[in-house]
Amino acid sequence: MKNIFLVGMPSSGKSTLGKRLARQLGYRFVDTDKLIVQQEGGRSINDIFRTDGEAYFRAVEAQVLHTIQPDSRLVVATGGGMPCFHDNMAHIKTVGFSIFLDVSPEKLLERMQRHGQNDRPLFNQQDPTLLENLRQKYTDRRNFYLQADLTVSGETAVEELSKQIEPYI
Ligand SMILES: Nc1ncnc2c1ncn2[C@@H]1O[C@H](COP(=O)(O)OP(=O)(O)O)[C@@H](O)[C@H]1O
Ligand SMILES: O=C(O)C1=C[C@@H](OP(=O)(O)O)[C@@H](O)[C@H](O)C1
Ligand SMILES: [Mg+2]
Repeated sequence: MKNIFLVGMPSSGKSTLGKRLARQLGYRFVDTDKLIVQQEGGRSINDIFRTDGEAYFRAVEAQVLHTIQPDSRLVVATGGGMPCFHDNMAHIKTVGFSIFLDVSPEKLLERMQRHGQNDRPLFNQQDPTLLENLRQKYTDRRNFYLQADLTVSGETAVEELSKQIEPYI
């Protein structure tokens, strides 16, 4: 019955694994970035950052998080920064079971370069200092992520993960 929240760095696999986990458990899947885009009338994450700045984005992000009701059988893929702003991590822990997908900055870089998504305003693939940026953010954010109820490697297969969390949900 409990909601499941996936937290971790951008490209750690929250959206990808989240969808698979939801299918495996028969839960619904939501991505908080998608909820933000909806709430903002279809404006992209890039557009929100460019036009209104990060503080505005973080305010909408917290607002969207607070619309999630406990015990809704949801798998929630959060945005990479969500746990580090406002009271978000504490709130996540009151409305669901949280899982930190831990992936090294080097692996995150490899995934970002391989998949070529350009929808992350704080992590530009063209930036020659992207690895440094990822390392810095990973260091800054890790203590928030580690507040999750469970930490697993970002390589964990969905079958294994669903077995691990069964006793908690
Ligand atoms: N376990 C994995 N192994 C290899 N690549 C992965 C894995 N999980 C996700 N990816 C790839 O990494 C990219 C980012 O994944 P995504 O799920 O969007 O991450 P997040 O939502 O955490 O930012 C995607 O292109 C996805 O295919
Ligand atoms: O790390 C971050 O601060 C962000 C991560 C993004 O989500 P993903 O982790 O799904 O890329 C998105 O919320 C926004 O670009 C900010
Ligand atoms: Mg995502």
